[in-house]
Amino acid sequence: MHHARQVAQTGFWAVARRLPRIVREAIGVAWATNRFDTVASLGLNIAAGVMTTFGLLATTSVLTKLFAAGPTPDRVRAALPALLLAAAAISARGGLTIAAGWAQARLIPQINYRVELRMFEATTAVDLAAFDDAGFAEEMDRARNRGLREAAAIVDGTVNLVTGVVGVLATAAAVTVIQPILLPCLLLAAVPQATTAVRMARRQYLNLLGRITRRRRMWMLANLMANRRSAVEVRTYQMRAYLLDEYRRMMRAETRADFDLVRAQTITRIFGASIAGLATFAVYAVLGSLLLAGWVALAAAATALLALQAAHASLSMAVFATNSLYEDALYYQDYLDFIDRARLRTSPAGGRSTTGFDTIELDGVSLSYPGTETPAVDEVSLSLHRGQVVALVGENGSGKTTLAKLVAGLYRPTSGVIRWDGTDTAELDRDGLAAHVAVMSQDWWRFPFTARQNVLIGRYDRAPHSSGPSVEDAARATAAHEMIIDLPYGYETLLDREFKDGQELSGGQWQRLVAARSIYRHAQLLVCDEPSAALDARAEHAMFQNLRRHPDRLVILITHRLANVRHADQIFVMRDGRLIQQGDHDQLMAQDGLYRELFDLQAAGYLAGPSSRAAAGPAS
Ligand SMILES: Nc1ncnc2c1ncn2[C@@H]1O[C@H](COP(=O)(O)OP(=O)(O)OP(=O)(O)O)[C@@H](O)[C@H]1O
Repeated sequence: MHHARQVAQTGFWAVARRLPRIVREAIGVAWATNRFDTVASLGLNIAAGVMTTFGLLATTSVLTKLFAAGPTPDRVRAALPALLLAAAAISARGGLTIAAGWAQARLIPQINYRVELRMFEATTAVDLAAFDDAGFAEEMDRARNRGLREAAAIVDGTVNLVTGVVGVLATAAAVTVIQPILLPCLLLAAVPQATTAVRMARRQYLNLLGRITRRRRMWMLANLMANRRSAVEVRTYQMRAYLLDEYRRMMRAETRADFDLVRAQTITRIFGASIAGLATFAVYAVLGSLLLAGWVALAAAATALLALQAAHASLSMAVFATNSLYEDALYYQDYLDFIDRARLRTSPAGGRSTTGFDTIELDGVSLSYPGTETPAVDEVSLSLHRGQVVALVGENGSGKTTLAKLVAGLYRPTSGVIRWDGTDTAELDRDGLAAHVAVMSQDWWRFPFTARQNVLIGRYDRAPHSSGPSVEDAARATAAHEMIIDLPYGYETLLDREFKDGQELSGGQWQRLVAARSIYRHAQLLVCDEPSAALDARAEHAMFQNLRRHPDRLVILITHRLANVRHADQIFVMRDGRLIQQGDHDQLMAQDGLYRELFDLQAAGYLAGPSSRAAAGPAS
């Protein structure tokens, strides 16, 4: 609301003072997008304005000749050259306006394209940690939903403003030649319109800002109610009435806010329109008095009326453009602010290049998520070596995933250092480091691509003969190959039922495919976060066969199925973000600690024979 208060305090003159900056910004955007179309949009409109002045002056000349004394044929003949001149000026103006409109219409899609690209260049480069920050997400929504379109809107508004102002100036020039006293009247008529427009824009902006949280909630609810992925749970938990009631409640509040806005704007509009009407009436009264006093000839007065009408149209255009420019610039500022904020949340490119690692060392590494008091990872120090398979174990929420993400470079530690062969990873080139890392994430995304693309995107830019498994070999390694060739179009099957001929995979089938992708990536560090959570016993066996020791690779395994970590070189046990035990399976089983407790609990489940089942009673 800090931003909103600032907007509320912006008066008419502050808006006017802001205009040059907005116009400069808009021309900058247009210029950077396409110079030719920018010059054409503005230049042709200015030329059209000059033609308006010529046309009006030629019209005065025509009327003067027609209203002169003498026989009508003579008067018409005398008026003919001026008439031809007026016709030529009006035709030229028409042609120039059409050409300017063409250039302006060409500019818009080019600007949209450029701005959207800039937005998604920013959202894809920003550090993962930014997405944990609620403020960032809200700014991103605002920039995406509205700000994104406003670059084109401010360019459009600027061209319209220039066109309107040039039109007013052109008619003002003609009016000055006819009768200078009419000029201040013309300007006076403009003030009420401008004030109304600015007030309305400011109100609307304030109103929207106050509603943004509710709107986000509605958008989220709307998504839950009309989404294939949530459809199952909405039905099984009979959430329909709950969601609809919540939506109705939000809608009622939204509608009330809409009504308030519309009422306030209508009052402003009535007030503004009345004053504008009075001002126009005053201008006509002045013109009539001048005519009666004999200060203006009838021909000049007639042209002045035409000029006033033309000026009114141009003025409306300029005021409307000012209105939308002021409003659009506010939203566009959201977009610019977001781009700036995203830049601040993006680690700089560059840094030392890396060919990978032999040893990764963590030295007192901690990480606190934004807005949380307790660190998710707390002062962890450990060493990892290429060629090893290590495991992170611990209860839910103990910090395993966070620690793995830190090692993978997805998060930067809040304190402490992570070193690759002695070099602080903060000094290494971000993309260079990421190239050596593959993460089989716990919350993977179902990319709506074909099966082949889903594996290939693991390293889509891999050179044809470089080392690493083929797509098929990677799929075989994770028990995904057979499943893929059974699909209707094999590897070319599109994996999204929302598209024609798309197919749906089961959770376990997806997990095999995701695993194939990270194997295909062929990286030195492979992080597997619950890689077998959705797998059947055979697929799980195949998967762990494949995650065995390999001299070129460090595997970090996170799993709650402790049978799978028995053969790990090192097992790190975490609790509340801290590393509480480490060693291999035998060493940890020899200690009386959390690992042995968790392992024994699971083992008991498998080893339970008929006698223990009987002892547990009929419910088991
Ligand atoms: N993006 C986030 N923003 C804020 N807090 C988070 C975020 N991700 C995790 N946390 C918190 O950090 C702590 C550690 O979470 P983490 O996911 O690392 O645990 P985990 O050991 O992998 O758990 P699990 O076994 O359930 O996967 C938890 O208290 C969790 O609530």
